[in-house]
Amino acid sequence: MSETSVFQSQLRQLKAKLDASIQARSTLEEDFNKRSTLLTDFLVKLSRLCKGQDLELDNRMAKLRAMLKKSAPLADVEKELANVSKLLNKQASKNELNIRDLHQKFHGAGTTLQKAKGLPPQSRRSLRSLLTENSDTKDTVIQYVPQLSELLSIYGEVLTAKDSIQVSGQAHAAMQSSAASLINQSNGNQTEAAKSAKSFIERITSILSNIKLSEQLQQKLNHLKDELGNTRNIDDSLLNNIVAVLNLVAEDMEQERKTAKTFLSTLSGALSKVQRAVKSTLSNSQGHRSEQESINESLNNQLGDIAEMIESAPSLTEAKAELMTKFETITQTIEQKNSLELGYFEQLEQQLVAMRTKVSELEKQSKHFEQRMLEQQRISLQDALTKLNNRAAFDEYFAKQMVRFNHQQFELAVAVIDLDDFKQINDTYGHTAGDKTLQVIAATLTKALTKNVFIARYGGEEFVLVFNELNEKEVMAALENFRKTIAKLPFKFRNNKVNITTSIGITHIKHGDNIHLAFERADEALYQAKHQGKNRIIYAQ
Ligand SMILES: Nc1nc2c(ncn2[C@@H]2O[C@H](COP(=O)(O)OP(=O)(O)OP(=O)(O)O)[C@@H](O)[C@H]2O)c(=O)[nH]1
Repeated sequence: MSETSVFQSQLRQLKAKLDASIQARSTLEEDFNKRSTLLTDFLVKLSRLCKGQDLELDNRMAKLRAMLKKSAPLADVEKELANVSKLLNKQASKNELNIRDLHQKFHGAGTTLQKAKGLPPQSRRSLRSLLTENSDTKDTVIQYVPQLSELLSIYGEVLTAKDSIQVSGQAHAAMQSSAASLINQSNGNQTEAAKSAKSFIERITSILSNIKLSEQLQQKLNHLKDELGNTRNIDDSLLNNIVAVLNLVAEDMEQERKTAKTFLSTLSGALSKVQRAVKSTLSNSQGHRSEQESINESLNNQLGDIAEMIESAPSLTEAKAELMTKFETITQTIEQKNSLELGYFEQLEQQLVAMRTKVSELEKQSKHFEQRMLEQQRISLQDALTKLNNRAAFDEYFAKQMVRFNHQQFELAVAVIDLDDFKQINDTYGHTAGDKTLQVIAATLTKALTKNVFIARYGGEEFVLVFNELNEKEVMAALENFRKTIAKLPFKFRNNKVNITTSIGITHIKHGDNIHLAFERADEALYQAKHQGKNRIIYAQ
């Protein structure tokens, strides 16, 4: 083999080494891309989870999703991540402000009440500690504010009622001297007081039926409900019971706060960390790329020089000496390049491992919050007492069916069910017996009506049903079966057998109907059922 062909073969080997180096680098990049899909998947999930918080946030998230889908350059993704993180932060502070505002309103109502005259000392103390303990509670108070405010206002009314009963009792005692009239008057006062006590207790228990606390606190709440059911007078124990309820709700809020913290700020913080990781990977790889490019360029130049030199060398001996030095330089450059690749690979590995840990942490967090949000959503559409769908769920479902009906007509019917003389059950056997009755009715509804029906508690002792794809004969047969089952159920309160019946109004939706008209027609049919003697079903054409 001539010396020239030896050099040329060495040159080919050098070129092959260079190609292998370049190939190794592109494998590295592929690996990086593969791993970064982990981040992509997570961000897609995250953006779906945060949907609905804020219009700009939604838009940015959609943009981020689109960018990730079409594998936009990491630098652009990083910029968008920074924007989303900023918006999440902003949204978190906005939520906090709203909640704080509601919380202040609740606090305001409580403080006013605290100043009311005639507040029993024990209640005043409990109220004070309730307000102090919860002065910085701001996470889930929003959920309970309507019930708390109503309870506070009932508290105020009970207080006034208690005052006026005492004042009129004292005034009459001063004016009347005969013992008989004193007794009469005092009996009259007692009847009045018992009547208003009953109405307060009814209002409070129906609020309590709509509060759902954690399991342990719910038991305490049920206990208080029973105690309230046995209360007959407007006195300190009634006031103390209301404060005890407020305390339970407050305790539940505190427990919630501990577990939930602020979802958005947590996510935003975590997202910023991911963003920083992406950013540093990016700047490292950019720095590395320019170093690599300059090495590649110098290698190419050196190889070009050799080719030129071989062609123009005056003698082989001279060329050989020069080639030896050049090969040495080239070998050093390639080694430098390889060690650079290795360093970069290790660094990238470390960053990817860190990023993977962060992303899986985030995934865990977002899964947890997703479950919480689903649970909240389920609770917000469920009636706490009967576990049936609540009125909000009915409104949503019926509206959807009406849209479907208007698009393409089908057999769609709405029914309203009302318990007969339910007040008597409450009045005779207490609110707890009433609550149990409602639960039994709900369970019977679910058992007796299974085909193409949506069942909800509309409120109080009223239930609503929406039937799909069932004609008049079919719905009447289903309802008749339910009505008879209830009428035959052996209810027993305080050892007394009690029969409970239901009145039902039903109608099919007609062309040109709207939600309001259809519901009114079913309600009017229910009214007729009551009017004609109860325990019957009226179908409105
Ligand atoms: N136990 C209990 N009672 C409730 C609840 N919601 C409403 N009520 C009571 O339901 C009763 C409804 O009474 P009315 O509207 O007079 O009706 P009714 O006695 O059934 O009479 P008719 O409808 O004419 O048959 C009231 O006593 C309410 O306090 C609840 O969640 N639990």
